[in-house]
Amino acid sequence: MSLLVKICGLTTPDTLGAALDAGADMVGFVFFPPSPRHVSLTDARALGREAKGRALKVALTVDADDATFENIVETLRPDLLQLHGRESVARIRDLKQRFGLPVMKAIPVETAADLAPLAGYADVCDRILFDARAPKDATRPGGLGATFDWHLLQGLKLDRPFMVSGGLSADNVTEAVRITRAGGVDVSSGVERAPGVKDGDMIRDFIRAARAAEELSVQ
Ligand SMILES: O=C(O)c1ccccc1N[C@@H]1O[C@H](COP(=O)(O)O)[C@@H](O)[C@H]1O
Repeated sequence: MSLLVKICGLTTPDTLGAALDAGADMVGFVFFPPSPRHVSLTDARALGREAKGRALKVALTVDADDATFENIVETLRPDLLQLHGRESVARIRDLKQRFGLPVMKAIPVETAADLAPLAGYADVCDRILFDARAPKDATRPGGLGATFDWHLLQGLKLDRPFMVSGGLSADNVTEAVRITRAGGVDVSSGVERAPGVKDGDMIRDFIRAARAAEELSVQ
């Protein structure tokens, strides 16, 4: 089966180019000011033009309001909204109606109990992203390079495509796909030299490793 590979938190033309040339299926742009990967609307417009038609453009937001979404949709023209906050099922239904875009909801995972809200989200979302739950005092709910226990997803029955993120790197992506059988993988910190500083070689290594794990995906 094919495996979707998403490189998230891209902020420069060079590293976006590295991800596109290496065959990323999705490229993610973070619209969350406390993040070291936050992009301005001006930069997002330029990066979005570069990515158009080569990979799906993903807009990552955290509990954003309607005005923020309107600006993002107008400038980036995203193919997918990644909701990484505490957005409710009702809020997601409203956003889908308002903007007509597919939605991927991030579900923070630490224990099996974190999977309880899944059914409600799966009903309304086009895709689910399982990410490591951030510590309570974290400055952001993701992009921290922390993994979770992938065995929690073993044998999961979900009638929606899902991806896995959280502390992935070229070294552990095969194991993550082998255990979870996810249909996609998403990385940010694992292809960076420092928080927010992407590295072209690490991006290429990650995509190569993910492609080699493709046959382990069952989605
Ligand atoms: O990247 C960020 O700064 C970020 C900020 C707020 C919410 C999510 C964020 N990143 C996403 O978190 C996961 C895991 O990232 P990592 O590989 O562990 O660094 C991924 O989807 C990032 O795009």
